[in-house]
Amino acid sequence: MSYRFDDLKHACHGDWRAYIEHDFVRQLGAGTLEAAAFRHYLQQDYLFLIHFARAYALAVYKSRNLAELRHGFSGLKTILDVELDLHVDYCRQWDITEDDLARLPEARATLAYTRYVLDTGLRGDLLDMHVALAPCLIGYGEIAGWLEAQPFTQRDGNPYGDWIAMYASTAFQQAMRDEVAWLDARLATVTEARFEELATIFRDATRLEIDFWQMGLDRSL
Ligand SMILES: Cc1ncc(CN)c(N)n1
Repeated sequence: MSYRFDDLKHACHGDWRAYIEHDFVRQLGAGTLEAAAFRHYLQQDYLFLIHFARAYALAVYKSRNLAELRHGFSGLKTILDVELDLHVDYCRQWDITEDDLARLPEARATLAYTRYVLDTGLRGDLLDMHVALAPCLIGYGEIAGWLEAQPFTQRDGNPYGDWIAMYASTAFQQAMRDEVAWLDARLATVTEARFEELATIFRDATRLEIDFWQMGLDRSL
């Protein structure tokens, strides 16, 4: 049997849908999410992105050839130059300064998710690492596409419209497609036992994404 990225999603279908269609996402699309919940999420997401940039740097370190180095480096550049730059600008629009961001306490959901991914990368190989990172990059790209297709999504005057647009952007969608193609090529040669290990990592990372949305809704630390 030859596996593809889609097989990881099918292996945890219920969790994947719960992540993509979470109430936080629906309320973002409808423009009805409470501003305080979004601010809380936005602040924690800054901490999340810092650790995710570290995780991509680890993927660069774990590379064994030039193609893998380039792939890891382009993921790191997407986080630093596309997402974190936009994120800091976006925080400013919400009156959150870089000083505020530097002093934030880290929520348990942020700690759990980011350290899980870093630990998976440290003890595993490059494929384990990329599978742990996949719900982040591929999930948000898919969420932006899903929201764009929903009738409840408010297109005009949505306070979260810029956020959706960032993940629907050509740069982000291209990064998502590149990651899917990279995973498709690697998964094509794994054994059934190895696929099961990878599906466990993917499911755990997806469950931690669900907790991250819930942390935003609950405004929990
Ligand atoms: C929690 C989380 N997951 C994913 C992404 C998209 N890189 C994000 N910004 N934040």
